[in-house]
Amino acid sequence: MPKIVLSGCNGRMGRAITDICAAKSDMQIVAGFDLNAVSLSDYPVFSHPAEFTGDCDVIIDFSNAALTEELLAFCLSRHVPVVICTTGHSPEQLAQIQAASEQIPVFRSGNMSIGINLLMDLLRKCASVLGEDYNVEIVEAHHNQKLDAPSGTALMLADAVSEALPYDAEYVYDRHERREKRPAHEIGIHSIRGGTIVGEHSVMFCGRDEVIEIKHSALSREVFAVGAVNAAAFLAKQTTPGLYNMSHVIAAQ
Ligand SMILES: NC(=O)C1=CN([C@@H]2O[C@H](COP(=O)(O)OP(=O)(O)OC[C@H]3O[C@@H](n4cnc5c(N)ncnc54)[C@H](OP(=O)(O)O)[C@@H]3O)[C@@H](O)[C@H]2O)C=CC1
Ligand SMILES: O=C(O)C1=N[C@H](C(=O)O)C[C@H](O)C1
Repeated sequence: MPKIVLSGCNGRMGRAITDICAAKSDMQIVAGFDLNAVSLSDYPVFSHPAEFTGDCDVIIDFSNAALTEELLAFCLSRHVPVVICTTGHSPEQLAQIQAASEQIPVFRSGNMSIGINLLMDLLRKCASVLGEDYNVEIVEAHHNQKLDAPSGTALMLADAVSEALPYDAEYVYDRHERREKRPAHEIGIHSIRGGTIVGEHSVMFCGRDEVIEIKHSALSREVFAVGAVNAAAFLAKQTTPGLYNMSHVIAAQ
């Protein structure tokens, strides 16, 4: 049974994962990391990874990008695989994740649902067929407590489209000061924040006289929590360092 350490354990996703693991007999959370080191469940909570000296097989991280460097240092020193679900990383933090994956198994995905990962294949297909003739715009909507924008998922979707386009796309997040026609080679990415929206992503391919819109709605956080627990079970078994994502987990199922 994999022993999990849950980073960001007292947050919205941390609590969703704690509930899922409590109902499973083949997963055990042995400790949590959180800014506020209060134990809300039956495992101890530490405010810094280095304070944890017990055994663990895998870490699941749903905290904040500010913890990434410290978390990776812990994972590297203990040689523990890590499932990074946190979003909002800087280019430097992404480089640290890449460097860590050369020494230990690291999983990273901005969205742990099967649906979004299936949708990425559809987007690659659309982009390769529609090419230059269709403008790509991405709209994401989330709850009013979300700290980062655009969402990690929106960036992941833009990357999937971009990989399949016949040109180098520029990501544009704000056009409010623009006084010019839309250049062809850009992907517009737009963020809505309000209420308790769990996560909505829509990708529009806008052509002459038609629009193709591919949309995903997450209806509860459980969909991300189940994906993260499956990814942790997968990663705990990996012995080869590397950067893994949902496509590897889906292929292994
Ligand atoms: N990949 C995916 O499928 C998904 C990714 N996410 C991402 O996961 C992250 C967490 O989301 P969510 O649970 O909604 O957020 P929350 O703010 O509810 O939870 C984050 C938790 O981590 C704690 N925390 C913040 N900074 C640190 C730190 N430096 N060290 C340790 N703990 C810290 C927070 O404490 P405090 O409240 O005191 O700040 C909080 O308890 C976000 O980046 C979000 O975008 C979310 C859903 C799905
Ligand atoms: O913060 C959230 O809530 C979510 N974050 C992820 C993201 O940034 O894409 C995934 C999901 O949409 C929920």
